[in-house]
Amino acid sequence: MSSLQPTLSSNQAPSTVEYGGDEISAIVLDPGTAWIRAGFAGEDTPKSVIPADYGCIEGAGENGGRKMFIGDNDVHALRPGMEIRNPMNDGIVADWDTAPLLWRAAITSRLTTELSEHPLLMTEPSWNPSKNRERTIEVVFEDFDVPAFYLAKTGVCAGFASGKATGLVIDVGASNISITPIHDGLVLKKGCTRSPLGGTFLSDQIRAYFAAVNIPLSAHYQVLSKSPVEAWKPADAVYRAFAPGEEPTDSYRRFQEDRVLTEFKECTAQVWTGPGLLPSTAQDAASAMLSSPGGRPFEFPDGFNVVFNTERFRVTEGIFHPPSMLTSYQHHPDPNSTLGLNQLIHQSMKDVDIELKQLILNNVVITGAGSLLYGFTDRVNAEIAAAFPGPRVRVMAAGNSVERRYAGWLGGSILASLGAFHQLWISRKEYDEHGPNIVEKRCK
Ligand SMILES: Nc1ncnc2c1ncn2[C@@H]1O[C@H](COP(=O)(O)OP(=O)(O)OP(=O)(O)O)[C@@H](O)[C@H]1O
Repeated sequence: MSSLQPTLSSNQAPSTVEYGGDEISAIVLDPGTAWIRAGFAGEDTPKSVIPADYGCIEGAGENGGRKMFIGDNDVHALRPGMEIRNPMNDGIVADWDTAPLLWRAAITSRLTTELSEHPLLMTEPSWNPSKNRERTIEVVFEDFDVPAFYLAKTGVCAGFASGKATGLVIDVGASNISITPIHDGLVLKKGCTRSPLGGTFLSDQIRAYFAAVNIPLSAHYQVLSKSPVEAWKPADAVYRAFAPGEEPTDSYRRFQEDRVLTEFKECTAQVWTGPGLLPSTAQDAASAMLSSPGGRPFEFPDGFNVVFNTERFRVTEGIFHPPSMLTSYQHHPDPNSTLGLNQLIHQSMKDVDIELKQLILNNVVITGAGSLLYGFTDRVNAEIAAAFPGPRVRVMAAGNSVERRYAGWLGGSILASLGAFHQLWISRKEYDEHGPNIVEKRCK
């Protein structure tokens, strides 16, 4: 990969003493909005995956500070007064007091407590601003005391995970859908686009739909036992009762409901694969669907259950056609100014040099857990084929859901274990000499 060249020619490659040498495994950390993934370079899955959401009780910690609950077991445990928070906003760090604590926990819980012995490669979205990048390098050298560091673009890493140094990476995360054109291992910044139509948006759409048709959304912790009931009949369940002052917080309830919404996305929600847009009336959609398989059932934690027909397509259509989104809740994206997925691809390709366009369209890579929706890849294929007719458009999506969920991490793992990569590490000595701004010069 020709881009694996030191980009700051005045700097010598760090010596093996400075970055630990080839026998020390680097750590790869991919901090997302939903999940933080950490593992050793050269491995094919991250050993540690923890939620980016954490629990917090103000005043319950040492010296009256906050007490934090980090990791899958702790954040899901039922505790009165525990609020659920997340340090990310729009895919980048918003709360710098908390994000590094979560990163450290992701590493120390399953990998090693000796952060000072392992070089660290972290991923970042292409829109991460300079001040965040500099803050990141400060944290890792000054708080974590790592011997060497590199900040790699998530899109580039996801491309590498599919064996592509050139292509178009479509990443459906929790916060955003982002489009990143890459060429020879470098991001083509002009062509990067994104919309807030990721997994959180889809959860909000499903929640809004349930509210609109009076489907009661229960969470697992609320239900002590349940008996089977027929579709659309009220649940026959025993619900957990809470003594005054013992109730979970609203943010905990919502967090637990979101788990159920994710189950709905995994099992029931589906993307309309065309031809064309999902018909806007239920009747037209139903007749267009005659050629598609029938409905999909979904059972809520309390046993209430429904077979979803056209509605399972309706909730996802806003991703491709924002004017179709449900707007019956606060803080929804603007349906008229938000770019849908096909518009994002168009916009991105408009800004890519004409001679690279064909090469890039020949290597379209779909990644991110949000892309695991039924029908998603088929719809993207159809949209791209319609927008860019020609034989050389190729869309790739790993069939293995683990690869799709961890592509950013996996690409970082591949990158950091390449023989030539040691030239790219920023050593502590270089950081001490040049300060945090070195990240701008070295990590393009
Ligand atoms: N099978 C599935 N089908 C559809 N969506 C899914 C599925 N599994 C998980 N999701 C959704 O994917 C989202 C998380 O995706 P991912 O792990 O790629 O995000 P992230 O990298 O943590 O976030 P971001 O890229 O926004 O920083 C969540 O909203 C989750 O509900």
